[in-house]
Amino acid sequence: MTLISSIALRRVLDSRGNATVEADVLTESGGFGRAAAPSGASTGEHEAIELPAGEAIAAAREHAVPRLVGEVYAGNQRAVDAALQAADGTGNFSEIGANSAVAISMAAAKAGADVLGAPLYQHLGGTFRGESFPVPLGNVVGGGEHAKEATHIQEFLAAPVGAPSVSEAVFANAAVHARISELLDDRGIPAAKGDEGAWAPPISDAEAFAVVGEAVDDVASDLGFEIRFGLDMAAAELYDSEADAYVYGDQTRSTAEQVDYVAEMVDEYDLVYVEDPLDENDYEGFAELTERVGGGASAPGASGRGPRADRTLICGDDLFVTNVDRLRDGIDAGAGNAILIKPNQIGTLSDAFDAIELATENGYETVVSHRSGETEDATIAHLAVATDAGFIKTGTVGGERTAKLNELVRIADDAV
Ligand SMILES: O=C(O)[C@@H](CO)OP(=O)(O)O
Ligand SMILES: [Mg+2]
Repeated sequence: MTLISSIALRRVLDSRGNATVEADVLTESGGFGRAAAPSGASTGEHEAIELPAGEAIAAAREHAVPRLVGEVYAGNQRAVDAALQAADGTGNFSEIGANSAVAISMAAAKAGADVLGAPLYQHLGGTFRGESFPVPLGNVVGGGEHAKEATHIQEFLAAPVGAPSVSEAVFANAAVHARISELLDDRGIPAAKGDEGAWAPPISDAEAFAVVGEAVDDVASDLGFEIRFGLDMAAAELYDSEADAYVYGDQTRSTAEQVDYVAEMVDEYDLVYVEDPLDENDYEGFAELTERVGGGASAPGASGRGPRADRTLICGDDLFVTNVDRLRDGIDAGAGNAILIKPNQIGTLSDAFDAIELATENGYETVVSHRSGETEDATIAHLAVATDAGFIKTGTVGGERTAKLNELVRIADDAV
């Protein structure tokens, strides 16, 4: 029933106005799925390879489409993704592009769900999913590679850990975003928005900590539930390998100082989450920081998933790149206690699932994530619910961000 009968690929716009790949997958029985690839700006050096959209489409038409159409069932995700891997043949999608691969992989999953008449999260996760929801991490202030002349730290992320429902959590993050605008206004600080819709004010990281801390406290007391915050430091972008130091404008920090700095910020602001606090190859630094503030949660079965007062999540994004081999190295080293999951970093949903499974088995929290360049595609909302992820990182405002947030609200409302 779900035999793939055609695949169409086209160039569409992403949120930065760049071209990305959109895939349509049709099955013999009329099942249809459409998905588009996102794109990063602060990409990890170990990610699967994104090709220019036109090249990725041409290569996928030549190598992947003939292996899928009339050959593979869209309902069999492993077979779809194995065909994509075989068509590419490089291990990192440098032949057909991870952007073509992930668009086809996600579109096939949607086509499979369509034939079954099931919501995507249920097709991916089974009938017992859909009861628990991830905490949305909302980017409210940011800079780094996502906005010039703003903070050195890439993302300050609101985390409504005490919200009674996903809908209230989503609205809490929007309220924090709005409150920050007022606080910046009060201080006479102008702020444009960065690539993900976060405020990108020309202020120091220290000021940003103060403003975000105040906004989170204000909104928490208005709404009556706990809201904390976290960071994506995207430290690979700050790290200068020649100097072996992290560069914050005029100030530099050695690795030891960087670990101290992050640990101090965790204590001072009660941070619930820190992503990429160290360079993307520094397993040791990650392990040291995890030991200091991570509550030893990476011991198998030790965690109890989700936020815990004595446990700050130390999350590997550029460190792990959704890759089971790199995650296995991290587990062995005690590096981090959480992994960011970005399907386009690895190229297929099956590979992303494998990373989630390995993480969960080893007490690592999973955080399903958007990219800074996005589309209206809402697959990651379903992926997070399907895999019972503790968190989802997908922005706060802006159509390509609310596409995912509103999909979570609909899933909770049984409206998908
Ligand atoms: O670093 C990140 O986590 C992401 C998303 O916020 O950014 P980019 O997509 O630019 O890699
Ligand atoms: Mg990141």
